[in-house]
Amino acid sequence: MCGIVGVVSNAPVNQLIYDALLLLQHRGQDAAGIVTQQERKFFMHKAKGMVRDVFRTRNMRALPGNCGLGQARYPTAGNAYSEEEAQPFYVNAPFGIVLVHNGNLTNAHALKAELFSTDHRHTNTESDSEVLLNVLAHELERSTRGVPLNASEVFAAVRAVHKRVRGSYAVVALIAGYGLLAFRDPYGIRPLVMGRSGDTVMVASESVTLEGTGHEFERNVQPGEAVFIDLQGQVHAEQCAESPRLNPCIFEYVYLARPDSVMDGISVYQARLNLGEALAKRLVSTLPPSGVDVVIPIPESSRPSAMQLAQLLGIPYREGFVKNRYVGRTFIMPGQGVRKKSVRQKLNAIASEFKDRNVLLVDDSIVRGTTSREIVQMARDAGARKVYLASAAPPVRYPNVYGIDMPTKDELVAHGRTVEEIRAIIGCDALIYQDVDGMKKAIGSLNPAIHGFDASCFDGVYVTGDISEGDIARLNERRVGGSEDDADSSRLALPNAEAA
Ligand SMILES: O=P(O)(O)OC[C@H]1O[C@H](OP(=O)(O)OP(=O)(O)O)[C@H](O)[C@@H]1O
Ligand SMILES: NC(=O)CC[C@H](N)C(=O)O
Ligand SMILES: [Mg+2]
Repeated sequence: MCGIVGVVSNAPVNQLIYDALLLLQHRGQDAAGIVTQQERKFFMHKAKGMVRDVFRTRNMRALPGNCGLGQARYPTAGNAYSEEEAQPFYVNAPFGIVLVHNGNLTNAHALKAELFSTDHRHTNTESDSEVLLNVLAHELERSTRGVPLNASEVFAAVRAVHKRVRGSYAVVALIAGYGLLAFRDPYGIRPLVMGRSGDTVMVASESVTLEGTGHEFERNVQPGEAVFIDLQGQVHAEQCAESPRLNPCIFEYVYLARPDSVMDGISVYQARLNLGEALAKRLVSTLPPSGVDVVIPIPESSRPSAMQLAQLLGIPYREGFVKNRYVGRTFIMPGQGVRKKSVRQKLNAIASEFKDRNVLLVDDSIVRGTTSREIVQMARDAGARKVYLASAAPPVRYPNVYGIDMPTKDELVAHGRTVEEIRAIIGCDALIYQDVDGMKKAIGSLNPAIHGFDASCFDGVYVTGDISEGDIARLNERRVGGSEDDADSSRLALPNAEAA
């Protein structure tokens, strides 16, 4: 996942895009970038680091114009440490296009070869987003051959993109001198919303971005739909996919999105409360509530689920871990070394909440097990008698190919293991997981219009069709630099400050 935003206004947009990116920071901490447009000229600044570190006053001053876009990146393809793969990406023909992308293409490898041999286009990075931009550019060139660019030519190009591209993609692109284009893949795997404030139209990954910048939420961009906002602020929209179907990523509700966002008609906060409720029901049959003295959440994302669970079971809810707010989200950091170190930097136990108690720790999900292992040990060190662990999501057993950085099954603590084996690795006294159906029901009941979810990392079913072992291996090859053994020591010392 990444956070993306695009704006068309009748006033300068640089500060607005910056503010929007701050509200999307939780979706990507590795790089950030903004492009604005004035008189057909693009102005771009992008670099590695958190939003507040990437943009200095002098960079902001150099971003004039009344329309633009931005991205906060969490890499899933290419090199996590390369500035060149930070977004937005730019091509000069046709027209001049810049693009930001949230998601992951599963056929980027084949498309890259095809772009070179058939379309005679060169891509210079391992990023799938650069591939996507070049496919869009090629199709826009075809649809406007001999005719002026209007919304219908833009939509024809998006229709062609949907036919060539596989995987997940929520996209915002700016066509120099014409307007802003936003579209979502035919399954709507990654989120995209739009809203308005006066003459300003904004599209963004999450509704919190609209709210936090004073825009009123209008609607979700539909799966397969393209929205073109011309420079006068006129909105054109068309369904560009042959058989669109809403299958949003369920992990957005479990962990990725902010709880104050509403996505595809579902409040993320309510989804997490419901997960806590479903987990409570499971717990009753496995762990007698009388044996638990206290429920403690593992901050940040598990809080609503833990709170709801504690209330339903009638067990006191206490904050046993304090989060250092200056350390970012650990799961979306590249490299296992930096993640592990960051858990200890990020969370510290309040010993009095653990001493001589049987504690039930609740997390939203257990992926590599990095957090749980450290946290269980910290609870024991703080004097807990028994340490139980419950996960509001089911075991993460399969790689994700749609924009969450868990591309190999070997890194997943639950892959190929029984719950008892996982428990032994994590080192807790009991481990209770949500089940897959329980999770789908808990979230799906909040919007019956949803046809189903992409829950592939839990159930191994890939909504875009067959994903072979070979595809997964190729996707992993494209992820240069984000792998387990590459966390260099400078990153360990300063996980968030290296770009400062
Ligand atoms: O099993 P793991 O590989 O450790 O991954 C799972 C953990 O990572 C996330 O926390 P994170 O620190 O990223 O963010 P949060 O503060 O939003 O909970 C998630 O909430 C789990 O706690
Ligand atoms: N997490 C994402 O959405 C990643 C976008 C894109 N695949 C990249 O690696 O930059
Ligand atoms: Mg967490």
